[in-house]
Amino acid sequence: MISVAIEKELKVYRGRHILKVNYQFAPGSVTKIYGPSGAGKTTLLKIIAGLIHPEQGKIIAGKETWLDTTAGINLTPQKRMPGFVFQDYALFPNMTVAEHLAYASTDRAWIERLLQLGKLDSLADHKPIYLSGGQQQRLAVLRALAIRPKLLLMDEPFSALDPETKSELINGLKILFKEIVPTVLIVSHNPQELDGWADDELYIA
Ligand SMILES: Nc1ncnc2c1ncn2[C@@H]1O[C@H](COP(=O)(O)OP(=O)(O)OP(=O)(O)O)[C@@H](O)[C@H]1O
Repeated sequence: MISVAIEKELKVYRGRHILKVNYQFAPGSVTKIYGPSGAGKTTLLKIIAGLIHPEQGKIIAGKETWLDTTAGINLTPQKRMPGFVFQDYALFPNMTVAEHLAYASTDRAWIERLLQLGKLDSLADHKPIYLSGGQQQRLAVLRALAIRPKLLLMDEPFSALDPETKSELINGLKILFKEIVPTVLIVSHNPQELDGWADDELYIA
């Protein structure tokens, strides 16, 4: 169970907006997170990962307290270690596809499976600049999976994919998730793409 109770003042143009979330994510569940642009969906994922610090809050993952502003507890992102798919991918320009995955895992068979899942096996020696937008996005997803994360935070992970590629990737992810059983949070502007997959949904206003 990942239990999140946070408050964060967002820096919005001409005003104040408080992001307030009180939610529990069941172990192994897939939750879609949706809501209007600027509501704070990306900020929420970054707060859970430990990349943004909220003014107030508590985050408990299983038996471990990741954040407790009252008790002064704030685990680093490295200690929380979620898989994170950034909205802008955040790939390393000087690393090839294979190097991105080798950086995260030494399990060659696992890396091979991921490359096949993302249809990037024939592009393993390419750097991001030689990949299409959709290929870059798939690499960002594969890199997040390489560590076999117990918590997977994905920010618009399918936005650059055509419908067929998207549905193939989602089918592959469903199989992989049965093995690694991560708790998954997916921010999506197209919530229908998660119909029949997401167990739960969280609206951020
Ligand atoms: N570290 C931060 N501290 C305070 N405010 C922030 C911080 N990072 C971003 N913001 C502000 O929070 C607001 C919400 O941004 P965020 O990217 O979380 O929204 P979003 O719901 O993901 O939007 P979109 O759907 O357009 O991607 C923005 O106005 C942004 O300027």
